[in-house]
Amino acid sequence: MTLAIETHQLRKVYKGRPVVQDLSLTVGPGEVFGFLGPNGAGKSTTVKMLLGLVMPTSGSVQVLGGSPQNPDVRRQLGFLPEQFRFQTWMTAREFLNFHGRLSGMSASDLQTRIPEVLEQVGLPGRGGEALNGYSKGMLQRAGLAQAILARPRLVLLDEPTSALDPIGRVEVREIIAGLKAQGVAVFLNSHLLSEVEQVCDHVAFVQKGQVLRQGSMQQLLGGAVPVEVRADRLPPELLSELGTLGTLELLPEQGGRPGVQVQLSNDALIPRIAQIVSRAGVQLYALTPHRTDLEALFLELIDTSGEGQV
Ligand SMILES: Nc1ncnc2c1ncn2[C@@H]1O[C@H](COP(=O)(O)OP(=O)(O)OP(=O)(O)O)[C@@H](O)[C@H]1O
Repeated sequence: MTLAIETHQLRKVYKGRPVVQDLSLTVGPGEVFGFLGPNGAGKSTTVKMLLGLVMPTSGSVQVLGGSPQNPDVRRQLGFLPEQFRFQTWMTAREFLNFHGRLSGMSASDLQTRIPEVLEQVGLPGRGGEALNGYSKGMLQRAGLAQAILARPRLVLLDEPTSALDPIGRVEVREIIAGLKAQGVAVFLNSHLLSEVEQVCDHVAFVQKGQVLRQGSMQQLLGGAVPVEVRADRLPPELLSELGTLGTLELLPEQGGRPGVQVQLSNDALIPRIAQIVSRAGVQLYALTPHRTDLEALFLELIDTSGEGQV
């Protein structure tokens, strides 16, 4: 299996100051990897090293099993920079044609591929319009079309949804899911943590060029979870049975409904709560896992790691 990305002890020093340090990452084919961190954490510098645009000071980087300097490797990469400079005098079709030719695609391939990607990013039939008439959200879609045009095996997206409305964001999530289903790996920089949470398999938190924590979504957010149960009544037999799953804490009534919080060691036990409640013959009104989300984890990590950002 060829990994999409493999870095080992990657380091970049600017003017004597390390901005990326000891970065070791692996991203498998078809994996969606979220790279998260505050401003100045070293995310763009890392992306530039992955693309072969910036030389590492030390350490190694391989993308799609080769060097990012290798033109054959580069041809298989898609990239949407955060601040893409569009050739706004071109129509979307001309713009995609231009970038497609730069990637080595043939004119006949582009003729079928361009309408296909315009459709995919939600711009069907808009290819004939000049980009200088596009809205910010449409430009971001056109940039995304450019990133996936040459059927890349690894796509690097820097804040791909920052200019999009909620519908556009859902569509981008669907595009990312579609890429993943085709075995394309996606490396995503984003500040929109709730989005990252919905789309990523694996996440790394970085600050001051260093990974603070990385893991699968299950490792980071799965596992122990407090679950709130609300029912019309909570008889003692029910409470004692729930108590076999984890420690209990009685909650104040809400709307006349008693509640209890069950501290589960493992979220795989959630269905057991439903079974126990149902067997007890009480009316269940809510069964709510209070999971940590990425945003809470992000704030916790950034807070506990020393001074603020760069
Ligand atoms: N060419 C350069 N020369 C000197 N310093 C640089 C250069 N490029 C980046 N830096 C510095 O490296 C640090 C990391 O910058 P980088 O752009 O990688 O951060 P980032 O995590 O992408 O930030 P943001 O979220 O704001 O885009 C910053 O302090 C930046 O000033």
